[in-house]
Amino acid sequence: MPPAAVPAEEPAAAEEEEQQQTKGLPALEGLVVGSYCHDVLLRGGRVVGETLGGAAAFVSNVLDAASPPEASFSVVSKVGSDFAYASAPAPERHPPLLCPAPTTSFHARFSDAVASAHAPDRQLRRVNACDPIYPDDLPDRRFAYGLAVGVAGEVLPETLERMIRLCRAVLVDAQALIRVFDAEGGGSGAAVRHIALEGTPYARLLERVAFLKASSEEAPYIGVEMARRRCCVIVTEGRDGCRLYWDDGEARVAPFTAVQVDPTGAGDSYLAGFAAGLLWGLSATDAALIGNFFGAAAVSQIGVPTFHPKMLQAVKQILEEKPIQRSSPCINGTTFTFQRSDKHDELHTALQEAARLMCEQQQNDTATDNCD
Ligand SMILES: Nc1ncnc2c1ncn2[C@@H]1O[C@H](COP(=O)(O)OP(=O)(O)OP(=O)(O)O)[C@@H](O)[C@H]1O
Ligand SMILES: O[C@H]1[C@H](O)[C@@H](O)[C@H](O)[C@@H](O)[C@H]1O
Repeated sequence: MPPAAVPAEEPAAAEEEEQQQTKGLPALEGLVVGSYCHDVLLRGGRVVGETLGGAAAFVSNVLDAASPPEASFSVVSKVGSDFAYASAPAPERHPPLLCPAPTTSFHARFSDAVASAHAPDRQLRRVNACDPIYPDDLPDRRFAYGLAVGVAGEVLPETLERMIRLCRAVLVDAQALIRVFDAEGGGSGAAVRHIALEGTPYARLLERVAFLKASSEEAPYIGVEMARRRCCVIVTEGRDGCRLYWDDGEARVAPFTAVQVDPTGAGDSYLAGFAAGLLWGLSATDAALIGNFFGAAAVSQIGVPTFHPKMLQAVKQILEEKPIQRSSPCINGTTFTFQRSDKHDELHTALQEAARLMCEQQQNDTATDNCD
């Protein structure tokens, strides 16, 4: 596998020049590209929730909560004048660009059947689509890492290519690349389908991507065996945790217990938790534990989750502890360590305790709601 995020097709001189330019960077600044959206949740034809959504919202929420203190990030996102959540914490801290088109919105129809970890638990329809994010919308400076996290095709191939040029390591959510939207049908929006990654203009960029994350539903469309030869592939498996595949190895990473109330945003929160783990200096397999932790946190609440300060304090304390980790140069260098560390199980056990605090918070919140 080529060193992550080194543009394989760039001439050496240009690469050197880019590395020179990155020297003056704030050490760990990230670039998040993908839009905020409106989510409407329906069950049995009834609206059961209307919330802020979009990967930008879920990702910012986790990066703000779990990144090391020296890390920062910018968000490039687009919404219309109808955007209903401008004063929610994520958009307020990381404001979107305003467009003439309406805010992207999705209707998610949940079935009452018990979903397996690998089968779709909801049918998504895109009701409105905001403008794509163009290469010129990105800031003209270098970043330590980038997250390409589109929900409705807004991360164009040329935008991803520019991200790769600007960022030392790019992490991509497959949903940004393989979603297509069938013709609008009578006001109910366009059905979301997947297409094979290999047939898209994104495929040629894979070698210059560090990590590609797909859900188990999306995995067949990216072709894990093909993709792992080009970059590290992560397949998330809902309540079963996740698997990592790199060119000559793979690992399964155990999940955390959660009481699922809304699966929306689990994948986004996972990817941001994973990135935060890398920022703390963990190997990819250890960082996947942080991904699983925040994926579990996301499903425990409707919409963008609020993290209990006690739970966050516990997670930060765990990540600050010296004996775990820090063998890899991670996002600050040009290569990644993939293997689990000898502290992996210890890290899982410690996080399990923090996950327990999360469940307790959920139970308390339910009790309070019931008293209202
Ligand atoms: N019910 C659950 N219990 C515990 N952890 C979960 C659960 N569901 C999801 N997770 C965590 O979140 C991660 C991402 O979930 P999932 O594989 O469902 O992603 P996804 O389908 O992309 O999610 P979405 O499209 O809803 O954002 C999983 O790898 C797991 O770590
Ligand atoms: O797959 C989902 C879906 O598109 C939701 O509408 C959105 O809120 C999430 O960010 C995304 O991950």
